[in-house]
Amino acid sequence: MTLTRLRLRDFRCFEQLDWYPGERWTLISGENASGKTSLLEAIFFLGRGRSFRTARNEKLIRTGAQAFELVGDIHSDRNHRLGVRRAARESRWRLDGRDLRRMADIANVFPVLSIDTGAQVMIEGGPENRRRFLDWGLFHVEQGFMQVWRRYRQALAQRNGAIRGRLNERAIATWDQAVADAGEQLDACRQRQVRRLAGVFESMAASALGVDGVVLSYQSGWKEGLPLAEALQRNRASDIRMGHTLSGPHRAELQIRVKGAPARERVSRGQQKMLAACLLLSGARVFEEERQRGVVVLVDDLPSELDRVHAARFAELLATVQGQCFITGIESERLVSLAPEGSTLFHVEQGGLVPVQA
Ligand SMILES: Nc1ncnc2c1ncn2[C@@H]1O[C@H](COP(=O)(O)OP(=O)(O)OP(=O)(O)O)[C@@H](O)[C@H]1O
Repeated sequence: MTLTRLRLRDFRCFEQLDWYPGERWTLISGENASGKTSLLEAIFFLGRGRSFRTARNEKLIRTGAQAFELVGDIHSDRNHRLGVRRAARESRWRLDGRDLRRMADIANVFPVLSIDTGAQVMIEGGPENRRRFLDWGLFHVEQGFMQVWRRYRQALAQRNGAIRGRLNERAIATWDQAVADAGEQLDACRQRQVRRLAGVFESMAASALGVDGVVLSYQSGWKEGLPLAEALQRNRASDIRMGHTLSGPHRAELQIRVKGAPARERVSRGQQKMLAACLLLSGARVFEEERQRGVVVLVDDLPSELDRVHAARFAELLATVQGQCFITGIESERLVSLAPEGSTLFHVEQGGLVPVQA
C-alpha cells in the first residue's frame, strides 16, 4: 500500500501543498521548525483520525484559518482517494467521493504506524500505551476483534456504572457474566497477538541492542489460572470499595523484560528508544504477514538520541519492513547514509517541499 500523492491545506505551518512522495523510503530533511513533523502528522491523521502529538485536533488548523484539509491518493488493491476537512468542531471524511462515518473504515483503507519522538512511552509509559498497540494490531489482523472490544468496553462501563451508582452487590453481579464473556474473548485475542509478535520482536531487539534475554510476555489483568467470572466475583467487595472494576483485560500488561528485569529499569534511554521502535516495527511485520500488504511507517527524527551504530542497526531493521516509509531528520547527509539506495529525498523549506538528488 502506497501513499502516491498528498495534498494539504491550512495544516499546521503549511498553507498549501501538493506532494508526490517516493514509492519506498521517502526522506524528509529540514531545519528545526521547518515542518517535518507536521508532514508526518498529516499522514498519520489521514490513517488514524488523530495526531500523534496532541489530543486537540483544532491545534492542527493553521493559525488564522477556519479548517484544514488533507487529501491522500492511496494505491493498494485499487486506487483510493481519502480526504478529510476538519474545522474546530466538526470533521467530514470522504472516501472515493462518498461520506465516511466510522473511524474503523478509515483505518482499514490507510493503515499507518508512527515511530515518533514520543514512542518511548511504549517502554517507560503506562500499560495503556502497550494495550493500545496490541489492539491496533488486532483490529487489522482479526476480523471480529472490534466487536469483541466494543462489547467488553460496554459491559465494563455498565458494571462500573452500577458500582458508582452504589447499587447493591446483587445488582452489580448481574453484569459479571457479560464482562467475563467479552473479557475472556478479548484476552484470547490479545494472547494470540502476543504470540504473533513475540518471536519477531525478540529477535529484532536482540540484534538492535546486541543483547540476549529480551522477552515479551502478557499478563491478562487478573489472577493467573482463574476464570475471569470467578475473579470478578471474588473481588466484588474490593471493586465496590475502590469504585471500579479491578480485574479484566483493561488492567492487562504487555511486559518487556531484559535479562529478567523490566526494560525501563534495565536499559539506557537510547536503548529504550530502540526497544520501542522494535516493538512498533514488529507490529508492522505481523501486519504484513497476516494481511499480505504493507503498512505505512512514519519515523520522526530517526537519528536523534541514537549513535551511529544503533541508528544503522535501526535502519537495517526498518528495511526489513516491506511497506512505504517516511523518515525525517535535520541533516540530509545523515538520512541518506542510513537509507537504502533508490530512496527519495525532499527538503522542507518556506512551507514547501523541494526534491533533492539523494
Ligand atoms: N496551527 C499552527 N499554525 C501555524 N503554525 C504552526 C501551527 N502548529 C505549529 N506550527 C509551527 O509549525 C512549525 C513546524 O513545526 P514542526 O514541529 O513540524 O517542525 P519540525 O521541522 O519537525 O521541527 P523540529 O526539527 O524542531 O522537530 C513550527 O514553527 C510551529 O511553531
